[in-house]
Amino acid sequence: MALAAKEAHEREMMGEMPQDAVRLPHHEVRMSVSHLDLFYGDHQALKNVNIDIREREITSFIGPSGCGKSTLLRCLNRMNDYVKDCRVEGKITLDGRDIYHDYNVTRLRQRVGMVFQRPNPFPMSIYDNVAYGPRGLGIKSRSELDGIVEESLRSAALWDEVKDKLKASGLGLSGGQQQRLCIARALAVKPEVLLMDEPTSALDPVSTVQIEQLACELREQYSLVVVTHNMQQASRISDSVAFFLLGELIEHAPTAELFRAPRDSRTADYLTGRFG
Ligand SMILES: Nc1ncnc2c1ncn2[C@@H]1O[C@H](COP(=O)(O)OP(=O)(O)OP(=O)(O)O)[C@@H](O)[C@H]1O
Repeated sequence: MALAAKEAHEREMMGEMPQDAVRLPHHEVRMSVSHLDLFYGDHQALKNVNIDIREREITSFIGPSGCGKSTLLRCLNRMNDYVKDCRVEGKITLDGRDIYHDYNVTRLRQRVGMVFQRPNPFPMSIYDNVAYGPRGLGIKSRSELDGIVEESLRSAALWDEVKDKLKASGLGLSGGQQQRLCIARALAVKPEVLLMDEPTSALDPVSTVQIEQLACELREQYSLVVVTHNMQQASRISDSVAFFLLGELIEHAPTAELFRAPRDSRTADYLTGRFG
């Protein structure tokens, strides 16, 4: 983030400035979802969803439990391919190309990474966790891997805490550090989009703030899509927020607009705690 924007964002995070005062102009569309229907067997979990994900922005998905947020997130890198009896209709594009027809799934997941709710480091060293993806892509040179590991851990704001113990197990880190290790692991294959499914719900408040700050820094380079149940978090970190209900996208708007003046009464009801 440019310095002025970063300072403005920090002031906004501290409540000194309304969010719309620091919003940057809309960026290019990176992923586009059109007329998406998703069925688990007979149950329709997503209904005619249309949404654009823009580069270098954080898009948050909010809504009551079971409304389809994680299902849509998982569609964006075809995680639902593994789910038995799951059927997807409609179209999702990444840079204009159909993710189901124009990409093989490995290439897609290299470009669209995922961070899960519970930190899930592999049972191996910190170094090997981060080097895992690049090695899978065929990178063998030790010096190249060293560079990628350091750069990824720096980007995930973890390098200073682990640089002297890269051979130690990733499982020996704290929960917040493990989540940042998982972010470093995702960044190591140089994705363009990072999907985060409730990335702080298993973390303490200090680690939560660290991950939120990290997300805001990563926005400089990546498109982030974050599923969250935490309304304050959505308002603190997002450029735009999408509200879902019973599988439908009810409203997608710039963050300040959605929280201050939602267009749909169902969004307003949810935000004021009238249901969900
Ligand atoms: N693997 C699955 N098989 C069958 N049904 C599923 C599966 N995953 C999700 N569902 C159903 O699809 C609907 C949407 O679920 P999803 O997990 O996407 O909602 P969500 O909004 O992310 O919920 P939460 O906030 O509780 O995580 C729910 O009715 C859920 O029961």
